[in-house]
Amino acid sequence: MRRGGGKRGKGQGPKVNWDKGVFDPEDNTKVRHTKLGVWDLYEAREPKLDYVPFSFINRLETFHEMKGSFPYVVRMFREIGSIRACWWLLGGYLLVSLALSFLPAVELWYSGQLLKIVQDAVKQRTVDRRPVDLRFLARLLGFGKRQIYRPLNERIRRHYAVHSFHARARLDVPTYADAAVQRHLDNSNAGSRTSVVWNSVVTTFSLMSTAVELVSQFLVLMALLQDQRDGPLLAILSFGHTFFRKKTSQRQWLPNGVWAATTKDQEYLRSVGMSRVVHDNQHRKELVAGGMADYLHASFRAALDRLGSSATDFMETYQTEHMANRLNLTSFLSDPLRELPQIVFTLRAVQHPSDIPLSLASLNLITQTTSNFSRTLFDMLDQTGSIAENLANIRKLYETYTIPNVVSDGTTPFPEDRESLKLGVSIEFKNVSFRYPGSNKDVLQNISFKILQGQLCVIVGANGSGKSTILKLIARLYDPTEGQILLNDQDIRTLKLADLRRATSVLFQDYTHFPLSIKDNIALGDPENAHDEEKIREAARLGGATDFIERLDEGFDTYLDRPVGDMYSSLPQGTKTLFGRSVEYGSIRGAGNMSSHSQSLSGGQLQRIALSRTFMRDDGVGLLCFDEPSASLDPTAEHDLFERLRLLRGSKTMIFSSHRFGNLTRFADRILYMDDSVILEEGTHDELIKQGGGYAKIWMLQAQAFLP
Ligand SMILES: Nc1ncnc2c1ncn2[C@@H]1O[C@H](COP(=O)(O)OP(=O)(O)OP(=O)(O)O)[C@@H](O)[C@H]1O
Repeated sequence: MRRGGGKRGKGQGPKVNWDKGVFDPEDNTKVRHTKLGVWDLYEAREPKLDYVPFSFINRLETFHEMKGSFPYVVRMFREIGSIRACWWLLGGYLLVSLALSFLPAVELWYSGQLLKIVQDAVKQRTVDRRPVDLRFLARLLGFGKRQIYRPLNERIRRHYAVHSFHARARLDVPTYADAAVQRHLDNSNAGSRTSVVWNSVVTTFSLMSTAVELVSQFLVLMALLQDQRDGPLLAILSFGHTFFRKKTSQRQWLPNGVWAATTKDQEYLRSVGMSRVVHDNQHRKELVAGGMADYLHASFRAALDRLGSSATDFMETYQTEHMANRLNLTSFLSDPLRELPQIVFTLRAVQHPSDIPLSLASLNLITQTTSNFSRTLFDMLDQTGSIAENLANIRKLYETYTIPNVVSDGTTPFPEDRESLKLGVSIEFKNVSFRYPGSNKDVLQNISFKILQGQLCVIVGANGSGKSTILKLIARLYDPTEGQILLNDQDIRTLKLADLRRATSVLFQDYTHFPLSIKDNIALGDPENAHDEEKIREAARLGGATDFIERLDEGFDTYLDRPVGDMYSSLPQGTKTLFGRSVEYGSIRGAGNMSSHSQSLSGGQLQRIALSRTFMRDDGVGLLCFDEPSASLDPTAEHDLFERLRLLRGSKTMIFSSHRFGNLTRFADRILYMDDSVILEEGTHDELIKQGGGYAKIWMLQAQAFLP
């Protein structure tokens, strides 16, 4: 849970407050532990402020946070102003909001006038004024506000969607994998229909309107109370009731302050895990093929029975517990307080019986307007919480633009002479050790080797020995914990990352397919030439993918995994509608050319697409790294692939990681035989066989399978 966040702040731009919310759950003096159902809640204590009421600290904290976010809000409004036509829309939206916020005070004033009419009518028995109806004006303003809302929201959302996309796309592997960065990104990202920025604009304006509403109502209320006997007393009593009601009905969604919650309840974890297995499409094959449904169903039911009512997520558990503890003094006081103004009124009526009609009207007006006023006041106080949160999200949004990447960029162009790439790239590992972030075990220990320009190197070894990790370090997804990697005799850390990535092409063992068309999947192998159809087709040919792609209905435009699913009504297939028509989706699907199945390819076909992506970047690449490139290929495809690759020898440096000995290792200039994080043997095939060590043993083991 504790993160070494302080080290990160080297990048430019505002420093991200990584340490906020971090505390040590084991430290009892600073942490309060509460058991809530299956959850353990840990809250940070604030020892120096124990004597201050908690809600007050909270408000102070809220205002402090708002102050810190203010520069970002200014930046936000400036940026919105730079979007086409947004200043006008924003100004219009503000004006309409403010005009609307004056209405309650105007209405209140008219109510006062009405009361005066009643008073005059009682005294003089004549009515000479008529109240004005403001509802039409309110509707008109509301309509205007809605008209501005849409174009303004759309423009802001589009603008910030592009910025957030870039902020995410530029992050490197260790930074993106960091849970704190993930949380930061999530907080700065609202749903697709609205944006954090829009929410903040709306809440800022609504806070301004509420303030205007409050001040104007307050002034009118003061003016009215002056004229009424017992007005201030009745107003205070009625305000008191609203205050208590508000206090008792307040809902707390989450704990205040700095907190963290975890569950170690095995039964609960298992039940959530089982739920995932059933919900997530990726487990469906195993679930069906393994006949797991009945077992999972029975286990899930048994787990829920054993867990009882405590098997809920944290939010629900917290709220249930919180509501159960709410039966306190204030809730008992609330009801008598409501009756208090009436009691006072009755006593006064007994004292001054001649004034009854007037006091009745006063009572009504005063209690109603006071409760209106107090509601607005409490709304505003509530809003400060939500606006602080919104403004904090704006800050997080802008901070995502400057989250420093763990792998820092170099400044030296690579290679200095682009022609030299035609002979490949030399690579040297000098005493390299490496451990993954957050891990405490070295997965590479003091590794040293050198591969010359244009050589073919194969790294072999058991599972988990560190082969893929070597390729990841060459691609600079991570930096070594110790030691140095040299490319063409230059420290890899000093090279410009963009140049390095342009000069290398890597196919990872756990390659993925993007939820894009096959064409885009291949094209992304060389973003600079992604529009070049000829190149894409040539890459597909080199990857051995052309034949099966052309047999697909939509060819290169086929989506392997459509990122946007078709939508259907909720009426179940095979049932009948209210009017007796049977629900059948076949014809609708046919009309819209919607398929009921997603396109599925074999493992080998998918690997060929991934290989094609690697071949996309042909010119200008001096280093090819392949992690188990033929694991899913049939023997002919594997043979063809290696034939093609062998032809590249001398013009590109190639590094393979493989379990399979034979096809490649026999032709390799250099074989690195690894076991348990270290290189045990190094040489050509013949040399290693002669040596009779681990490599030779495994070679014999594999060869025996083919001997009679
Ligand atoms: N992202 C990661 N975080 C932490 N540990 C990791 C990570 N990736 C790999 N490891 C660990 O590093 C060690 C080496 O993994 P690596 O993938 O380099 O092995 P490999 O030799 O390529 O294995 P295989 O033959 O199974 O592909 C393993 O013990 C693995 O558990």
